[in-house]
Amino acid sequence: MDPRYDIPTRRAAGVGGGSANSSPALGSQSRRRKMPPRPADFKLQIIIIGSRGVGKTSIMERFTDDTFCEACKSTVGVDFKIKTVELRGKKIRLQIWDTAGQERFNSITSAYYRSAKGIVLVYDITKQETFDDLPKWMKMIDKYASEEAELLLVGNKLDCETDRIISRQQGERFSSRISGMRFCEASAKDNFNVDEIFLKLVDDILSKCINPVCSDTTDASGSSQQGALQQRPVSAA
Ligand SMILES: Nc1nc2c(ncn2[C@@H]2O[C@H](COP(=O)(O)OP(=O)(O)OP(=O)(O)O)[C@@H](O)[C@H]2O)c(=O)[nH]1
Repeated sequence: MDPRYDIPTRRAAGVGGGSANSSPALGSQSRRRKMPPRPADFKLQIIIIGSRGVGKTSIMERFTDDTFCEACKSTVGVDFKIKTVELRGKKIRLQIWDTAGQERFNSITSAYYRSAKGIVLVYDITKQETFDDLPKWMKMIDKYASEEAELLLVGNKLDCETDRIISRQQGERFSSRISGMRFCEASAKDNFNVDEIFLKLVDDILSKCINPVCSDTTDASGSSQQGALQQRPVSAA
């Protein structure tokens, strides 16, 4: 994997039996103030869309919590999780919106498209109808999302290779017809390509946004933001 996509893992505290700070012999160290965590340099929103049951929640939860649920409940409306990653020496706070695949929630979920800087469109490689639905999802993107949003098409459930209906070439062909859309196959179950989905998308967003000025956007709750991708002064508390 490209080392730029490394996600820092939390170091185990006090490894080796008892931390130095707790030793009475190191009293001055025990009084040393802990540095507050460095604030995020950027905040950005990513939305996951696609038909019912393709694995949107599973992809999000694999990425944010490294968990997988064999029998998840269908998402009602929208859900979200936060994860902070480091890329290109920047700390980026990702807000990931997981949307319901059922059409009856479209009026709710469409409100979240506008503020997304990245859109992950998912289908299930074992279910033809989820691939056939892609043009319908593209219409939603065209109607509600920002034109600047980075797009990534994901064929999920790669672990079910024996039940595959949609070939990799079909996925590639679909994405190649849409300007700027990237493509990959993944498995939330096997944790294959899941980090890469988000890190590649964030890397593309950063390339686009660090140089040119990002336009101001308003988030789904209606509050105004100074660009969905905000750069905060590194020294800010
Ligand atoms: N084998 C396999 N099953 C998966 C994978 N990802 C998700 N699933 C299963 O597919 C089912 C649906 O997953 P969800 O993550 O709830 O799908 P969703 O797209 O969020 O569904 P909605 O909320 O209804 O739109 C669950 O039973 C998951 O365990 C995967 O990579 N491989």
